[in-house]
Amino acid sequence: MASQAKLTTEERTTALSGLLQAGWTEVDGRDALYKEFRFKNFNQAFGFMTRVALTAETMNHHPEWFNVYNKVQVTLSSHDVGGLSQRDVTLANFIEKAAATLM
Ligand SMILES: C[C@H](O)[C@H](O)[C@H]1CNC2=NC(N)=NC(=O)C2=N1
Repeated sequence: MASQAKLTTEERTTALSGLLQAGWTEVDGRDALYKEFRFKNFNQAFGFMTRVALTAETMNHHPEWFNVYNKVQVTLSSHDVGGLSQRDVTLANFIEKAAATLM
């Protein structure tokens, strides 16, 4: 299935341009995407994480993340292919929408 494969160079350029504009960065030394989100308080941050968690579970594609109070640091990578796949792009775009409703 195409969504399971690692992104090709051309696919990366297309898929990542919008996400890099939105503040996602490519992780040094690892094929992964990263972004830090700041919310008003823990309630907002956890609300965000809850929305993302429910979608991640339906996708069977889960973020690596770290939360302290209003801060949520998110790293996305497809462990099964050892790098970025379309699933990370899809999840990152959902995460952007989820964050936008709360910030
Ligand atoms: C068994 C299960 O399908 C796998 O472990 C899934 C779960 N969530 C996952 N999430 C991510 N980010 N990468 C994976 O390869 C992955 N694999």
